[in-house]
Amino acid sequence: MNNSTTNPLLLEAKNLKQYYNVKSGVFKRQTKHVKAVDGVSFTLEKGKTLAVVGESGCGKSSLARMLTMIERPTAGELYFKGNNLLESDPKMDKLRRQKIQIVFQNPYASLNPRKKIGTILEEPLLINTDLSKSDRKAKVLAMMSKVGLKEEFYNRYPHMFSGGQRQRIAIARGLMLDPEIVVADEPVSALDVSVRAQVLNLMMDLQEELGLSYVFISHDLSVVEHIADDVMVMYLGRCVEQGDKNSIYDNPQHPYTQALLSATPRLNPDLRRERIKLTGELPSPLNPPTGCAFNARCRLAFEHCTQHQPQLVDYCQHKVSCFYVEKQARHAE
Ligand SMILES: Nc1ncnc2c1ncn2[C@@H]1O[C@H](COP(=O)(O)OP(=O)(O)OP(=O)(O)O)[C@@H](O)[C@H]1O
Repeated sequence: MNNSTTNPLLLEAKNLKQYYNVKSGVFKRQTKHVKAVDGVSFTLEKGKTLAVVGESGCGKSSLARMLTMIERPTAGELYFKGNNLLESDPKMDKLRRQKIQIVFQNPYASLNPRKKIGTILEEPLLINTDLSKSDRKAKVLAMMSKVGLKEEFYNRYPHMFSGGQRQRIAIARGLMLDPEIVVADEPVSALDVSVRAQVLNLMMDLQEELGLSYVFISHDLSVVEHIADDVMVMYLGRCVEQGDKNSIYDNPQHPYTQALLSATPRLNPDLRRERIKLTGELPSPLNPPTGCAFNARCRLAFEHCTQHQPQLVDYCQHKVSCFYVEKQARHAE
């Protein structure tokens, strides 16, 4: 976490979309779109953390896969230091492969159980650099030490480690090519509560030491409060509220953000919020509601919300997409 506000811009996403084709109907003859991400824009500065939050199915992992080029966006623009990442150019391939890395939620699944830790960490160097064998080993050992893994672990297999240690290995692997951006997809969600803080602290230390920027994906708002500079709240593929973390946590505007935050435990009783119960399920993205996607679960929805889709507008020092908020703002004028 870095409090400076004048850091250079590293990543810029404009109107990113990810639509999946899904066969539906009795004979699977109909093709429908799942709008997993439907027009998301944001910027990420050097040394900062953007947290992407929302319920399961809101499109967080689809966004992560686009940012790391595991999947190409259906539409939209993506720039790294002003370079168009979606251009087919060998220079862009190198940038894509090296400068933006991903760390997955489940280190049990993402580490090959048949390979030793040393081999797992060496692999990105072997594929992407022409370092000698001894230089590769030196770099692996240096990275192991940075993430708090002992040298003697070099020849051990993933199953010999605890969940927290495995996530340290996954983080080390993500850092082997000296990336500038790490997209961390629920990096601590699979860990015991007692280990979570250690891994989060490690990530924050590495951020400071290496000047990393994070896109930190999480459904857990108490974790996000700890690590984020900026927050983007997603609902059914769209961003409903976005901006500075403190502004959103201190003064959430969207009824969805308010409900999520009201369910977040806080130690200080003065900071506890009145519980707003979120009823109903996230609608199916195959049959999204008309109008605002949140309208059926929203305690403040009125007729207009069922017919029109709100856009993000600046309000209370951050952006929010909600007709009720717009109406309140007009009345206050
Ligand atoms: N390859 C795919 N084909 C079809 N639909 C998909 C595909 N990947 C994701 N989806 C759908 O897109 C929507 C968003 O999924 P995504 O995994 O991005 O959400 P999420 O917020 O990361 O949820 P979770 O935390 O459960 O992973 C979901 O409805 C999901 O079923």
